[in-house]
Amino acid sequence: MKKYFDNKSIILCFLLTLIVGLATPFNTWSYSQIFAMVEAGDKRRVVLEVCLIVLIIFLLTVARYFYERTLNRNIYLFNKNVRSDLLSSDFVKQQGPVSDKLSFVTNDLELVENNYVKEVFNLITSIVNLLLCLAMAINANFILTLVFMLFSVISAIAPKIMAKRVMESSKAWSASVGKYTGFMSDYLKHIDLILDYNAMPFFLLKGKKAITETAEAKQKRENTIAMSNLLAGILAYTLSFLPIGIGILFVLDKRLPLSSFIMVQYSSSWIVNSILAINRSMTTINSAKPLLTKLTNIKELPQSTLSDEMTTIDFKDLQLNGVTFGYQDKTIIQNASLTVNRGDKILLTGRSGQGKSTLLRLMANIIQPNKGTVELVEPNGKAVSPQPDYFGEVNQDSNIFHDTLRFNLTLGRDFSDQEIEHAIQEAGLTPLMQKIGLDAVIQEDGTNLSGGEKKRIEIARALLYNRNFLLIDEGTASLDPQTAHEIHEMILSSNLTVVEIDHHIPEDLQSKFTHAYKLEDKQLIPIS
Ligand SMILES: Nc1ncnc2c1ncn2[C@@H]1O[C@H](COP(=O)(O)OP(=O)(O)OP(=O)(O)O)[C@@H](O)[C@H]1O
Repeated sequence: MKKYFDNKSIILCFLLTLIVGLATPFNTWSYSQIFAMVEAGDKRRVVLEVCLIVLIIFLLTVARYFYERTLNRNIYLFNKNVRSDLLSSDFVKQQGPVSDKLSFVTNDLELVENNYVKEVFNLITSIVNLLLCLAMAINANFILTLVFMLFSVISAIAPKIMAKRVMESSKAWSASVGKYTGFMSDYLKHIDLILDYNAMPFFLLKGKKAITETAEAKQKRENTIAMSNLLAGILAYTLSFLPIGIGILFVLDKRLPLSSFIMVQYSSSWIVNSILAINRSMTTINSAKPLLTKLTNIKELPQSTLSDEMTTIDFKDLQLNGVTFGYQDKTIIQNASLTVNRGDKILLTGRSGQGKSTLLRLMANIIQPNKGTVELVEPNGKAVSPQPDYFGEVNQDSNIFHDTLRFNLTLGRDFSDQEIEHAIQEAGLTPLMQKIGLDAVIQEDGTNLSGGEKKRIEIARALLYNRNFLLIDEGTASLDPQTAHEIHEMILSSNLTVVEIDHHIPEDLQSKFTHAYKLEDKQLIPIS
């Protein structure tokens, strides 16, 4: 956590928290001074003391302003640093739904901000309040402090005892509501069947039972709340006058001045409030601990991933030699061998779930075979492991960014307009460029583009990045036959190397592929 803040701001915030923590004890003291001044009857003292109190309250108010500003700066540093770090951390590559990750960077980080960062400072303020109010009260009168504390504690814990019963009755009520809505859902959905079977009387019985139980549970819950309020009322309000009475007797017996009595009475409620606040802060801070652990376990991505070096490959062929692969214990592909020569157009077919996408992932070295090898052979005959960034990808779901057409092609890298226009022309995207221009903003997920335009953007991007080896996983499956045909014509007549999974290739196009394979029963079978 420390790395998200700067030491100076944290120390300053800590010191200001201590000062802000003085405000409540000071208020308590100044309130008791009202009575002390009246008792003393000294006008000069009144003037001096009131001026002093005004000045200190002013300074404390200003200190609170600076405290809030410093806290805001710390929150700013936390938000800026944690979110920037997450961008280049392994968090972005973690498995799991995007919605969970978005929830982490929005709701969860907000929780860390509120339930940890801010709460730590609240905790410090409460501790300062507690210690000073306790010291002042004990200094005024130890025994009376004990008496007040006793009554304050009783009035504070009474609602807690009842809270458990209120919670239980609420649970019982929501369980009965669940039963009732379950019944109603069945009843409404299947009313015709119930009538057809003349089963209405049984359902009425069942329904009335569920209704009565729900109504009773609700009544019980309301009664428990009323009882809790009664108890809290008796203890907090009715009994609260007992220690005041004892205090007044102390004053009348001249065992302590009126101002000291006021000091004890006023401080006591703050002592109890502070104890409760500390308790609350600790619970809140602990509730944020799992998120903190998650945050501290997130690691920076390796430097090689963060590099902006552009990979270009030159290769003779890609070879799969006796590749076997399985997820957990289940073998998906067995002893598959395949050579993809530079410029080849390979078609891969097979029923759903046979492992076609898995085979593409193996080719790109995103996953590794359990047996066998996947090698990319360079023109000089040297065999290397292929890397995912050697390939251009076109999948069923397009990767389109909510940014300009230019950004969607360059991804922020510097390419000349000439290079961009060349890629656009090759990918058959010229009509779109002429229609909207390079700097028109594409809407989220490309909702203002046709499916074909999105595919062509992906192909143009691959061409611009010189990814001359395309892996296409049902890239045109969602397009109308005419558009899919046009895109295939373009790809198949290019000098790109292509491995494509597709089920809907028309016969006239099939002959344009160099080779076709079928994945069936774990075997990769050539189709003649
Ligand atoms: N990450 C994974 N973990 C475990 N099993 C997986 C994983 N990915 C895929 N599978 C399983 O591997 C098998 C092959 O999946 P794959 O996606 O490669 O098939 P496919 O032939 O491309 O199917 P489709 O044509 O439906 O896209 C399926 O049974 C699938 O459930």
